[in-house]
Amino acid sequence: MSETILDQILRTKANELEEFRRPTFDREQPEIYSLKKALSRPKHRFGLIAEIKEASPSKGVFRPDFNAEHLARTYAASGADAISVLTDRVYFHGSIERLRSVRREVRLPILRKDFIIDERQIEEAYLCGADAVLLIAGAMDTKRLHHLYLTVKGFGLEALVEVHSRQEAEAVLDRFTPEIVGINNRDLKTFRTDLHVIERIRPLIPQSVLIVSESGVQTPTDIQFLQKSGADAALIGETLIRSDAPEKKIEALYGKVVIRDATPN
Ligand SMILES: O=P(O)(O)OC[C@@H](O)[C@@H](O)c1c[nH]c2ccccc12
Repeated sequence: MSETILDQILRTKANELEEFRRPTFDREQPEIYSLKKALSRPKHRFGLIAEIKEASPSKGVFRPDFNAEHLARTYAASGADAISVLTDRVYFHGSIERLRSVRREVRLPILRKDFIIDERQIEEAYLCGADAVLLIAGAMDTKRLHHLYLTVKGFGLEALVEVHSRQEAEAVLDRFTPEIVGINNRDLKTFRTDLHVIERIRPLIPQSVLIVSESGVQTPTDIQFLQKSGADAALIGETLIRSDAPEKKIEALYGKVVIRDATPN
């Protein structure tokens, strides 16, 4: 069988790790913002993880005037519950330094989005100020996945465990129950996106687990569909990044921020 893009990315990642250098600084921000808490009490009627992604292997560079820090501030001001920062350099034009600088801009949970295959990447995420780390079930066996999951927890961080198929979800749940599961609508082997994968996978996952639907979310109808299908949040990148006014796009997708605990007087 020919090599898929995921295989290729994982091979590049393993090579990069040969030259890994552990950060020499400590975590600047002692506080860890809980993604789980943020998503169980979303600012809108539905959760939003807004993504900072400069390019992707299937779409190339999204815009010439990309500015991660500006985007982070806009997302925070628009009621995003958390921010996802793509840190892979080769395929997504990101960096761990970018995550560190986004950390200085916002007081929201930050998810390190990368192809995590090694404990050292988890420590690096911690030191650079991440609150949560993406773990992709399709990138390794479940024994290794569970080990990395425990490593993430050991640093006091949370994990978003990503699955794309029923088989992956079953294999993960056979071994452990993650607190947050990401259902990726995009097949990392073919890049095809189908929002409906949630209908097949949701019934397998316990109700207590938070569900994030990832990739290809574009319209208010998509959001309604995902909410109806049992997701708690959407992780949205391209639709927001390509927009010239992400704050308006978020309002169009999510409506107004829900004000809670407003004491009438
Ligand atoms: O830009 P989109 O289609 O809204 O997708 C965001 C996010 O889900 C996607 O970037 C993603 C989901 N899982 C990943 C794993 C690795 C890299 C990237 C991803």
